[in-house]
Amino acid sequence: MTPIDETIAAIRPIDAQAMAEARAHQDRLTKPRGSLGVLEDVAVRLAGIAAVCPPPLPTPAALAIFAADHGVHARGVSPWPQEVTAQMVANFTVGGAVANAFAAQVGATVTVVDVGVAVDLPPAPGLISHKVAYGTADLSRGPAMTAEQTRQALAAGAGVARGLVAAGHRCLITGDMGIANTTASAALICAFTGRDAESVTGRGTGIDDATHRHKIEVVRQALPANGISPAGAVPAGPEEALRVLAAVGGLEHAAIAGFVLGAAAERVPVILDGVIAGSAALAAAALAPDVTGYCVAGHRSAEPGHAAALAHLGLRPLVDLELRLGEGTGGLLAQPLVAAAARVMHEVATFDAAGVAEQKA
Ligand SMILES: Cc1cc2ncn([C@H]3O[C@H](COP(=O)(O)O)[C@@H](O)[C@H]3O)c2cc1C
Ligand SMILES: O=C(O)c1cccnc1
Repeated sequence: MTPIDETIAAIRPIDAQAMAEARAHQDRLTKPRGSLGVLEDVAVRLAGIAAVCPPPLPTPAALAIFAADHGVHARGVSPWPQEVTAQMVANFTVGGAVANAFAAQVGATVTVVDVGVAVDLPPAPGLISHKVAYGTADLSRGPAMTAEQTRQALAAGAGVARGLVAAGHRCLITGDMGIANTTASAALICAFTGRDAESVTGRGTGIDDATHRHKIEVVRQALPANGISPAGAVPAGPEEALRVLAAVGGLEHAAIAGFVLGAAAERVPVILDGVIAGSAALAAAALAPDVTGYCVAGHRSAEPGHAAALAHLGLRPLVDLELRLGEGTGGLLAQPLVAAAARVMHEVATFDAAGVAEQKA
């Protein structure tokens, strides 16, 4: 078995017994039933993830930012030069990015992983090299990656997840950096949800109307160029999922999919960031359907494809602040909410223990 197959084989469904216990415990706590809304569902799911009630607190938390470049950048789909990917990697390693500020705010560590930046990067603190290639090929003209590259990136992501858990982290957060990666994300979302290019392709870092129309066209071309039916047909089975991921994904998408699979294999929650993570999670779920139980949607980004991806996965985002940055920023902001949901299960008194009268029938 290849490393990624081993990770997939280790994934079990989240635990129904622990979730039933968690639901019953919620109802005994000194609050009206259901009054914590979605946070009660989060707490129940955390119990299912860890297969124990109450669930462990999701701390310490670790953000992993997967960085890579994209051949489709040459099609003029992003207003930013490709060099910004490598420059932002350097920025992450010296603590200068928004993700660093948010990570400091919530007490998360930051690991940066080069899975496919187009240039060689000098060693830096917190930077791991798992470089699979110097960027991808242009997904609008043929496969972005080979099957082998895709497997290597998946394995790199899974390895990072499993390493962070081995180092004691109890919550993983996805991050990305890759100029033009919202184009690959839109193509993945089209392929995995059957939605059309127009409805899922957004403005990424900020493009004008003409560039947006062009970007939609590029995404539309990507499917037939790779033998993927234009709309409505969703890939069936892991082999086809791998082929689609290789065809229209990016190296960071594959690594994030592997990271999500690795978290699930370790029974640790993984908080998804924005549209890049959402599209990668579609691939992960197509490879191993049980993985969605381990995913918490940190936020909903302003990219239209993100809502489509989350709806397909059946995940409800915790935060909606019109963020459109990536890097893990939206996932980081959600981490204290996930931690608060778990803490309730440990620290809030039951009606019996506190001597508080219960609701009359
Ligand atoms: C300075 C800067 C910092 C970023 N941090 C995340 N992204 C985000 O924007 C990029 C995707 O948008 P598009 O597809 O339009 O290129 C990705 O690198 C993503 O991580 C950034 C982009 C820029 C320019
Ligand atoms: O949804 C995201 O995470 C996002 C949106 C725009 C640009 N980069 C990332």
